[in-house]
Amino acid sequence: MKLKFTKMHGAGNDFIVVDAIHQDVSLTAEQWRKLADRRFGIGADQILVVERPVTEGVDFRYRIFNNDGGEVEQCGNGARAFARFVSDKGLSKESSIRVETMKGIIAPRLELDGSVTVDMGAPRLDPAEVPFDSAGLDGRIEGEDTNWPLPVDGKTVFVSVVSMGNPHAVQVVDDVDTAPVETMGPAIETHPRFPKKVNAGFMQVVDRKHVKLRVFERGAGETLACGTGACAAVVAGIRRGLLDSPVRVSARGGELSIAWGGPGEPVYLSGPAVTVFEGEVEI
Ligand SMILES: N[C@@H](CCC[C@H](N)C(=O)O)C(=O)O
Repeated sequence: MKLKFTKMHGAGNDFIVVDAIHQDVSLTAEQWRKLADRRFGIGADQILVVERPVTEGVDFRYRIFNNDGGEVEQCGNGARAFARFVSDKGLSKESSIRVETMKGIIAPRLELDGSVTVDMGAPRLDPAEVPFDSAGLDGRIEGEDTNWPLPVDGKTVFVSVVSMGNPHAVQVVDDVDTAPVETMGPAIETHPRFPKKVNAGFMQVVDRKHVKLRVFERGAGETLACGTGACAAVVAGIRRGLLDSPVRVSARGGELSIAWGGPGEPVYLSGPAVTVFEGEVEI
């Protein structure tokens, strides 16, 4: 069987995007993993699947698979690519759409300058909702946030925990370029306090309107940018009293902008969504 796909990226976080409305796409986790493999497949951080909606009043259903083959709840950079894809393919004529994910509805909007802004919904800040097991831990209060101590690689790091539909642990570092992302990232990702694993963010505050960010993503390793990671980092930075909305987020693959009005309010993620090439692959 042949599968039509489009290769896209958002600030260097790369995707295989598949239309499952006009072709049969029922693949196993192992088949997704092979497609995303950079040597034996097409290569991507995530695979994004465009489906008909299940819920009334929504335009599409958006499914996300990490490059390890596992299905996950949310992907922010992918949401921008998703909106560009459905517009370019003529699946939607609207500049704003409503899209259902495993964890709620998001609303991407195509901007006139070619970028995409996504209403990602409100962050969830209760550790149990991340999920994070805080039982018996003595958190350090910083502003409105609790920084949780995590023993990692023989030392204690303090993380903010935030759910953007998917789980994030964000720590503030002095210099993101020398931060131990490759070594500490996997240890945080699989830390037993996070029963569904976690995306590990390393944020350097440049000033109150600008951060540098690297994210070791759950199920994908370090990526050149992580949209939900940027949302979580800015939410954590605002709650810690370090940042003011809107905040520019410099990732290794490009620039994102995040705006947040405070607890209960949605987070807005803006940035690029680029098509690289189209293809057909035998599966
Ligand atoms: N790259 C994404 C996040 C993709 C999912 C993540 N790895 C997870 O497992 O939660 C983004 O741009 O948000």
